[in-house]
Amino acid sequence: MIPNTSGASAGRAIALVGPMAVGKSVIGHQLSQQLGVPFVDTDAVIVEHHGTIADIFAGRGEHAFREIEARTVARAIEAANISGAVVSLGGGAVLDSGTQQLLGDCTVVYLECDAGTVAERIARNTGRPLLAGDAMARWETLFAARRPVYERLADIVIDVRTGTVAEIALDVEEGLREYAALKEEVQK
Ligand SMILES: Nc1ncnc2c1ncn2[C@@H]1O[C@H](COP(=O)(O)OP(=O)(O)OP(=O)(O)O)[C@@H](O)[C@H]1O
Ligand SMILES: O=C(O)C1=C[C@@H](O)[C@@H](O)[C@H](O)C1
Ligand SMILES: [Mg+2]
Repeated sequence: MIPNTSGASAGRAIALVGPMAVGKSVIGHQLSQQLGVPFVDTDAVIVEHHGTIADIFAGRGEHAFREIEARTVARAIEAANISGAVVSLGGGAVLDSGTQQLLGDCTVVYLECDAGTVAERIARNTGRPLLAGDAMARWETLFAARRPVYERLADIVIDVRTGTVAEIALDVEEGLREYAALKEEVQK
């Protein structure tokens, strides 16, 4: 592992996790640009190869989606552990036990928020089948169930309740730097 001044480590993926609409995709993209590393959004890869998420859920069901997702995430992490890429996961990807194991080899950044942060975003929800109906109630139920998993997997927790995408991406970069320095200290 070669720590560098950006806080990113060559040969270790940076994985962004957190609930739906927290900002994994937009912050991950911004962060990758700052760090000068590749960016992969696993939902986008799934859509590219299999069609929209809404269509996969409607036509093949959630179980089939989760299988596709686990395979896609595994490939993305494998490649990112060589390139040092930023990988933004789908909100529910962390539920898969194989994915949880693979995340052990990544630097996992949990983007932390509350319902207020995402309320407006999910009110104009498009294409998130698990939020069909009462989007806010669905989001809160899913978040309550998944929150302990996000917390357990996280190496770094970033509060995204306030701040622009650019500001938060800088916070993540600082978090990565601090985490890398701490790790180096422990390994001495
Ligand atoms: N800090 C922020 N300030 C303003 N808008 C934001 C912020 N973070 C995210 N957004 C907006 O919220 C919406 C959801 O963001 P994004 O798609 O990145 O979430 P996500 O965590 O990837 O969600 P999903 O799990 O559904 O993939 C987008 O329209 C994005 O531009
Ligand atoms: O939280 C979830 O389970 C999901 C989140 C999205 O990123 C997509 O992966 C899909 O809509 C499912
Ligand atoms: Mg996303």
